[in-house]
Amino acid sequence: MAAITRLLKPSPSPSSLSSLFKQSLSTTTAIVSDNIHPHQPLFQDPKPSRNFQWVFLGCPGVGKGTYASRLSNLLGVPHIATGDLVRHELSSSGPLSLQLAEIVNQGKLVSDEIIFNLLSKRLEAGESKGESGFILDGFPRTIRQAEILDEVTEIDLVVNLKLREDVLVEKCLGRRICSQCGKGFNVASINAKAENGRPGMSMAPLLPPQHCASKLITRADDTEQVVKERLRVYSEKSQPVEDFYKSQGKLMEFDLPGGIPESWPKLLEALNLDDYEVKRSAVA
Ligand SMILES: Nc1ncnc2c1ncn2[C@@H]1O[C@H](COP(=O)(O)OP(=O)(O)O)[C@@H](O)[C@H]1O
Repeated sequence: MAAITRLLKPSPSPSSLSSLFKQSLSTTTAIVSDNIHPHQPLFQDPKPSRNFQWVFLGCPGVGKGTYASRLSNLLGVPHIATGDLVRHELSSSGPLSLQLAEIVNQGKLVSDEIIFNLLSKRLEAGESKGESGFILDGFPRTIRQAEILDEVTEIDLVVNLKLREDVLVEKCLGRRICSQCGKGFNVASINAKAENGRPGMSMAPLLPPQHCASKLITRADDTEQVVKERLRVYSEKSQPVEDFYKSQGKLMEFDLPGGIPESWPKLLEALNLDDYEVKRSAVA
């Protein structure tokens, strides 16, 4: 627990993360053409203090968005989900949208160049509104993305959420989004039996309020075939990212014990945040 508490402390940061991502983007292009890793640090201008810089890892459907968003409200840092940035771009009539639709609807990963572009734009917009710190969700998803993130800033803590694969598929198939307010819900009622030493698991559906109920849509990539492909891509490309952070001593593994009512208090406890509001007001 002491190690986690140490990781919770924000440490120095660069002045403008978005500009560093932009720099890294040109380096990424160089990596693609030269096939070399950039060893030069991209900044040397740390500030004395900054906000939390956390990463959420986990398979599709595990609930990264749900828990990252709750923690972002608690800690007062933005929740930045690269999947949301991709979907936003997809729904626009911008030049990228057709290209993105093809990749995303096959369950494949979008190129690093596109992701870094979207992320640096999002960070820039946030910085201009005075945002600092972040909880990243869905990024980094490849070792190269993790290495580049490491070059541009310091990550304090990486939370790796885990859930049985059969439950992950059911959860993805039950996911719904309100087309008006953008909130996520889940209509699946999960009752997975205990088997092979794994405990059984129940999760109640997360149903929408009445005003959202008639506006629910399903993500085009939440079909069984595409979810299975996304899980395969995750184990090939993203699981190595867990080892990357494990070797840095930053990875906190968290096995979700069930739905939100059981998992949220346990996650707060594991993060030593169960009485965060009380501790914060005591310091203030
Ligand atoms: N960091 C990333 N690198 C590459 N592609 C990404 C990244 N983040 C999101 N995407 C693309 O957006 C899709 C949806 O992402 P996300 O909402 O995070 O889904 P998931 O439920 O699979 O975690 C991914 O399948 C991928 O095509």
